[in-house]
Amino acid sequence: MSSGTDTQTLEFQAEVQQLLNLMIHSVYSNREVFLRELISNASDAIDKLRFEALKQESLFEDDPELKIRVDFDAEQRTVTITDNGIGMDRDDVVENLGTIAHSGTKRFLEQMTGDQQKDAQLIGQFGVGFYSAFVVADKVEVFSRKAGVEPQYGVHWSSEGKGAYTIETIERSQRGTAVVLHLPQEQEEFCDGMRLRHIIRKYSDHISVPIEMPAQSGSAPQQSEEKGAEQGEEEQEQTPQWEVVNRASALWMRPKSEISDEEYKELYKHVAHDFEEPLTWLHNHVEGRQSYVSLLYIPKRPPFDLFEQKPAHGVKLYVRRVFITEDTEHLLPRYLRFVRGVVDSDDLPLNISREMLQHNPMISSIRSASVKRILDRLERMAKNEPQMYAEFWESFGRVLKEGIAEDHGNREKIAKLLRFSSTYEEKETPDVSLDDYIGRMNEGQNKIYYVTAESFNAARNSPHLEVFRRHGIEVLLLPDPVDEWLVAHLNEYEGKQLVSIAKGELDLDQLTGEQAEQEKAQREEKEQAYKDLCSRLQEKLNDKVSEVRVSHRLTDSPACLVVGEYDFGVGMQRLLQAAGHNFPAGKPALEINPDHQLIKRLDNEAEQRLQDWALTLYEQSLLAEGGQLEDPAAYVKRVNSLLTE
Ligand SMILES: Nc1ncnc2c1ncn2[C@@H]1O[C@H](COP(=O)(O)OP(=O)(O)OP(=O)(O)O)[C@@H](O)[C@H]1O
Repeated sequence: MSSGTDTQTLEFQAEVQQLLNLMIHSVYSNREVFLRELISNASDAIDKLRFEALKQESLFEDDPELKIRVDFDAEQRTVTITDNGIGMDRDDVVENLGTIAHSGTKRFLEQMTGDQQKDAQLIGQFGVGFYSAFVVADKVEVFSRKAGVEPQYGVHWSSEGKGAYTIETIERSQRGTAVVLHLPQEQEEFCDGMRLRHIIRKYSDHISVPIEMPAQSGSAPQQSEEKGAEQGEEEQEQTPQWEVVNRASALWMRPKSEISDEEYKELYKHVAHDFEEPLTWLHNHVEGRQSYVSLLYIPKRPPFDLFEQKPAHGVKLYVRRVFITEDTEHLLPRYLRFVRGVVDSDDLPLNISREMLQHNPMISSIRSASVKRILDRLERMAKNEPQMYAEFWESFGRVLKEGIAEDHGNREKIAKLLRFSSTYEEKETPDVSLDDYIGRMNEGQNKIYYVTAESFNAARNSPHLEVFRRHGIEVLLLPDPVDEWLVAHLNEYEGKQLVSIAKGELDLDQLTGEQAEQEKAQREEKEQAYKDLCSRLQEKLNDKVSEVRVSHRLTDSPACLVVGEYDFGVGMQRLLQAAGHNFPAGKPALEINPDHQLIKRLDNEAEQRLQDWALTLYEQSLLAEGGQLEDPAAYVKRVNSLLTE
């Protein structure tokens, strides 16, 4: 077969080399998954061919029976996985087996610690597809021919996984791909029919195309890759000694009661390209105005590209068992982009193109029903399986929060699923729902209070919390950058307004009950007493603050900054500016604490020193908000001079 021309030796892309090193030296314990990965690729290749053949039937050539074959040769110590799918040409092979297009790969590799145990776990999480062949093989060969091209444009790829591979053009009559694994002696256990069958049943039973192996009863056909290619498909078709070893039907079409958890989990690993088990799944057979099946999985851990603009994987769309496309934008909204699985429609046209998905009413209705199912499932999980929900929230809470801005129709439902930290227990792990908060609200309280900050500690130590602590009012602590977006879009929940404690004037009178009248009188007195100081400070800070006023929020801090009720918080302003948005930022107000020693002293300060104190108070308050000073050196100098005078 190797009538090789244009033989080239090429180096792997640096990332592939790194991956291969990991594979070869990996302590990855579950070695048998190499077969699952290669069968998974073979099945994808068959799915692609079936889809392309909808438009161009000739791609089937004279070999329309799609199948995967797993063969072995104990003497030669080889295992061969053959498919008659879409195949690859020379460029495809270089592109697919020499480089990695995954956007998340770099990040994955950066996370490698050098600790073999930990790295093996990461590899498991990431999944390395084709390269897992090198977990068991010391040499891998790929023979392929793309569907529809002439036999003389076959391609042979070969590598020992050590930095380089060779590639040559060969004659190959058979369409599709064969991967030949050469096993070292210590891996010869895999050259065993029973063992291979067992692995296929364990991991690949759900694959919907037949997976064939040499029949156990008859003598195994000693049909090496080369022999197969020379003899052509016809003879292969007639070879009687092959038998199907998997169930070869689309798992999602079977009734739920007939599918074991193990089967669900293995299908997940195939469709999600994940080595780990899913957190949970939802399987629905829908009949009615349109019929379709959806099997949607919620993974355990976020994929490496969760925050990339274009995620690599999504939900697989099938029409009457024919794979159409892996969709990342139409079947589910962006805030559910972590969901994986299959939607198989009976009613969509087989020739539906990716472009047509956008405006298709059937797709929209599948989408809204799926969103509802997922949100309902999450709600049930939150209620009945709080441990599992906490795991979900840790992995995908940040993404789900985007839904508040993205999905008006489901805002209440999503809001119910949100989890925050709060001053109730001050746990950094967010586990307080808005319903929990409402359930604990003080008598007379009709607002949900929150504070946003750069970090959990900054939120928890915010000076704005002081008055709330004094009155025992719970405040939600929101340290995540997306929280600013979230609260900008979630004005109320269950009729209760969400209010930032760092914005606008506070009105807690209703809440503080009997003390209110008394406090109010005291406040007015203090406002009067500090009126003069306020206006003197304001004069000094005219270009920085809109107003200087007596605070009702503070007990321990001398001052704080308060933005207008409808302005972005200080943190959000910084985010927007960093993202290049120019917007007229309203000036904050500076509130001073009339009971603080520092403020009490200021009244008697001379003009120049008051100027320095005014600036220092302003800058301290900015720092306490996590802000940055325009001129830190001047601040340090000023503070030092105030300290030493
Ligand atoms: N049997 C095959 N037939 C045709 N193309 C294949 C085959 N095996 C691999 N490929 C091509 O090589 C690419 C890389 O495969 P690989 O298994 O490394 O990654 P993947 O399947 O894309 O993703 P993952 O690593 O998440 O499984 C595939 O996307 C596919 O284009």
